[in-house]
Amino acid sequence: MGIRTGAQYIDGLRSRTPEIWLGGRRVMDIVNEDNFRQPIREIAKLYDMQHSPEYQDKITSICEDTGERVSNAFIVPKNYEDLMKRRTLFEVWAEATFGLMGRTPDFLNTTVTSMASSPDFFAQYNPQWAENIQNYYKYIRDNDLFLTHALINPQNDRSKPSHQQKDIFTHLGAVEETSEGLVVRGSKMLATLAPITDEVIIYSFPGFRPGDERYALAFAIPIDTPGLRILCREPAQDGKRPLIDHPLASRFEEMDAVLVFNDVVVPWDRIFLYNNCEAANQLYSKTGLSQNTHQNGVRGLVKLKFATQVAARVADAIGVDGFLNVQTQLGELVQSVETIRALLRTAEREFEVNARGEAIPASIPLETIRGILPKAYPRAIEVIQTIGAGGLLLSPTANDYQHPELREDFDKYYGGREGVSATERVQLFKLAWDLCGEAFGQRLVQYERYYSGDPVRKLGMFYSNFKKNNEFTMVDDALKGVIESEVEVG
Ligand SMILES: Cc1cc2nc3c(=O)[nH]c(=O)nc-3n(C[C@H](O)[C@H](O)[C@H](O)COP(=O)(O)OP(=O)(O)OC[C@H]3O[C@@H](n4cnc5c(N)ncnc54)[C@H](O)[C@@H]3O)c2cc1C
Repeated sequence: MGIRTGAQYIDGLRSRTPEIWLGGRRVMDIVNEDNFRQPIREIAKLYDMQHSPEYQDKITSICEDTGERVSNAFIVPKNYEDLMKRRTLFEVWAEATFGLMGRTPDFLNTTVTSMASSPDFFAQYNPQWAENIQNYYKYIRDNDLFLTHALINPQNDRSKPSHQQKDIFTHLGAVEETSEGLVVRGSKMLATLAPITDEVIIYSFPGFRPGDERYALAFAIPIDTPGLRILCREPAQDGKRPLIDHPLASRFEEMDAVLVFNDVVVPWDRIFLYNNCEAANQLYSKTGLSQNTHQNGVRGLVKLKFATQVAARVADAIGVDGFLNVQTQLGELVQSVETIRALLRTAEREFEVNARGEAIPASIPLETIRGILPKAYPRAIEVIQTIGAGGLLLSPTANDYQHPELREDFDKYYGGREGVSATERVQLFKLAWDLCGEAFGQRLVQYERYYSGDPVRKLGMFYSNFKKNNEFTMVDDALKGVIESEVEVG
């Protein structure tokens, strides 16, 4: 089939009824559910962009295997030009959603592409796993599917490994092998956008200890597989609030969910890893799984740029951007954006071609972005809150604003600096409040902190790896000079 349209994506959603729970009831018609209608539209628009003359050549390519047009997320980059094709897709889709939707289809499609380009890793443990991941890659590429993923065990007792939790099937684990497949039971989180995806892929961060074998799993199944239950969090919006009152929250909410597997049968041809702690611990570092940090970096840059522009426009609208304290805050945000932009460019320019001939962006600058964003984005939000101050809380609803008895007051008292009308200021402040005050905006902050794991442990790991590959010899050189001159003087 190759690239889908938005309508084909929506038809896919309509064709099945996964077990989705929201607000105490089962959702039977996801496409017409208030909470999901608009986010589905936003994803559909991305699929439509693949067919638009303006974007098609930028974000899709002809597949060498099939001759069909596929998303650039499915390219296995061989050189800088290929990397740029993929980056353009990340950028175009991030700009279409202002970076506010992190788990658009490109994210996991790139991830699976990277996994499938490492068949040797899987084959050393089980040749069937290598074949399975490669077939799965072709399947999602040729059908242009949208995946969610759930890597994390439910947050019960983090001081104990999976096999020591209260119930051995609290964390998702293998129950038994049958002729149809592997039966799995337990829970995983935090499957963003799960209700409106086609498939779910399960794998894990490293950290498996002896005794955890049954939890060492990687597989993918359709989102409506029997026994798979999707428990949505409380929505940040009800899907009925007017666009004019909540220009961002009403459109871009990504629902998050806990997945419960009630004896789900995973067909053997969908198993990529099982019952092997060593393989599960190595999966991340040995399969280029972390390649999705490139998508994270590009999208994060767009989101930070957007928040920076919102802060600047708020400051300008109320005439405070001539004050030094406001300028230093805005300057700080611009410098954060420029830092991320430079790091991305470095990562792309300093790409390496690995033993399999795959071009991969340099990991240190990408990991550095991963370390900076969890601080830079919350800071941008804090700056919007600080500059917008009390005014952020006082925006009237569109109904208030348009009421004939009130309109004169709004026009008189809600305008901004000379040249900024009340309508312009109120609209801007509503948008800013969605980003920095609403539950929607707070989730976006939490996303930036945690979307790819715990930033604290990630930074620790980053330093350990850095130390392994760097000898800090400048210190020796400096001391050597001192010792040599001592000897000469002596
Ligand atoms: C909005 C949002 C969307 C997300 N989307 C997805 C998704 O689509 N798919 C997915 O799989 N995941 C997703 N994640 C989950 C993300 O991967 C996890 O939140 C992240 O890995 C952190 O895990 P946790 O939330 O369980 O925190 P925990 O691991 O429980 O950590 C809680 C606190 O304890 C500390 N801590 C815990 N254990 C240790 C330790 N061993 N050593 C030191 N400190 C420790 C942490 O630093 C942290 O402060 C999402 C998260 C958010 C917030």
